[in-house]
Amino acid sequence: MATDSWAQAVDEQEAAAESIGNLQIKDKSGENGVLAGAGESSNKAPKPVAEGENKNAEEDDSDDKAAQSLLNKLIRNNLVNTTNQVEVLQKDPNSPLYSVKSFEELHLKPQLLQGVYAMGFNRPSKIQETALPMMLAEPPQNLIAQSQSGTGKTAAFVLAMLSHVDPNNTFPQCLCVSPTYELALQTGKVIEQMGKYYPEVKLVYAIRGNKLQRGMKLQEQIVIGTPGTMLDWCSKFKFIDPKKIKVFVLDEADVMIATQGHQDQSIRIQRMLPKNCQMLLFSATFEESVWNFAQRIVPEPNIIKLKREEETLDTIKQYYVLCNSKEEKFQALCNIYGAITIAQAMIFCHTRKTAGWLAGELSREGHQVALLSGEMQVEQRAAVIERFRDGKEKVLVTTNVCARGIDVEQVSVVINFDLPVDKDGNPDNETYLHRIGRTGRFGKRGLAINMVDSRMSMNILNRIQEHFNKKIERLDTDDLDEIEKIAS
Ligand SMILES: Nc1ncnc2c1ncn2[C@@H]1O[C@H](COP(=O)(O)OP(=O)(O)OP(=O)(O)O)[C@@H](O)[C@H]1O
Repeated sequence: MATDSWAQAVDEQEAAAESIGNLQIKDKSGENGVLAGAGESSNKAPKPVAEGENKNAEEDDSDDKAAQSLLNKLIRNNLVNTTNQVEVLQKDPNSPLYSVKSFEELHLKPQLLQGVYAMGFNRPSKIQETALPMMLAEPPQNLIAQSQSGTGKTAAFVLAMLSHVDPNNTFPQCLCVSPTYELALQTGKVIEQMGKYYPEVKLVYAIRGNKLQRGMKLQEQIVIGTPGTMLDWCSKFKFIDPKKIKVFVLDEADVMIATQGHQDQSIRIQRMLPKNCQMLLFSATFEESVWNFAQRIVPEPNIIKLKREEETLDTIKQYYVLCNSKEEKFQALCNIYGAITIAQAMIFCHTRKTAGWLAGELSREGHQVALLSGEMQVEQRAAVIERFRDGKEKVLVTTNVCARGIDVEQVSVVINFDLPVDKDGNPDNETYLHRIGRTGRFGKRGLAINMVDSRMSMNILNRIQEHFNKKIERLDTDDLDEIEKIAS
């Protein structure tokens, strides 16, 4: 067997070289002052410039979180189903708890109900069932809500904002802060879609590249942006009168607090808002620091929590293939592709170099390949993910670092070209489960193929088997009949 060159701690090298620190698009021209209306195409949104000039390691980490969150949003094309029940803690435990099973029960404005149905939503998601009646109640209720990405939080608060604005008043009434421009833009797109039949409601992006004339007053009812610019627009430039704000949304609180300064800026915005302004905070995770921050932003909150759906290997067929080199691994991959029809696959490599090489070889074989690599800017990664999600490419080759935290539920075949190891070379069981596993009983059946090319990787595979107590069967990729069987 070949010696393990791949099992070096290349992850570290890649993480260090990550250019993801340049998360925000650096366009210093600043000339772009286009305002995007709710009914207009989002490509009219202004290009941002970096919010902080001197990025340090800590901020890189937060950018990484923001990038993960963005890529997850982009790769997903539907709701994450969950079997868990929501946990609710009401501000007033004696008041009745309403939950709805249909959007009709919410008595939405007809234009909004039309928008919701046009988005293909038939019924509220688990978190929306409880969160929506609370957010739409009169008088307005404050809310802290935590649930994993993809469970319908954004759609919920967008509906709340659109329901609360008065389109006859041409001044900002809802503020929504997001950790980065890209994330703000995603929320903006949801506002545009849901508000499609409500064109009187307008939206503007408070992000650094959007330069407005001094002294002007915004007419858009909804302002969405990053905390620094939002604060400037409320205080320094006075484009927004904070006293007229009815709804304040803080999205992705866990990502937000990872960036220095964002907490502070958000709190300063919150302090300028009237007492009766509805405060809403959303987060995918809820560690102590997020909770402390949430309590400072949201007084007298109702709290909704939805436990993350556990991932399982139960619905997954797992195999391993024995090889001697990366060339043999590639050949094995070609044999698999020759024998079974694979709609979409994600292939994980340990290093950027291997990923690049493999992507090249696969495309020479005629495959439509997408490559997600560490040196790409977040916007390039986003474009790759979107093309893959839309089926323009059938194979996505990526490295650990690049795809860390990305949910790949809809991909039916996952190939570990290199097994996941931590920086000490031990099996990374968590990453293995996250790459391969599926959630709950909704989880589709999946196929996972692990490439083993050394004694060390065999050892890692064995330890992964032991850890999950699930047998990984050997697959002989020279035997076409055998490969065909795995697809049945
Ligand atoms: N009630 C619903 N019915 C069907 N699909 C829905 C519903 N609510 C939201 N979705 C869709 O599910 C996906 C995830 O929703 P949403 O973005 O609101 O979740 P989220 O919890 O905010 O996750 P993230 O923070 O990653 O965006 C989106 O594609 C959205 O259009």
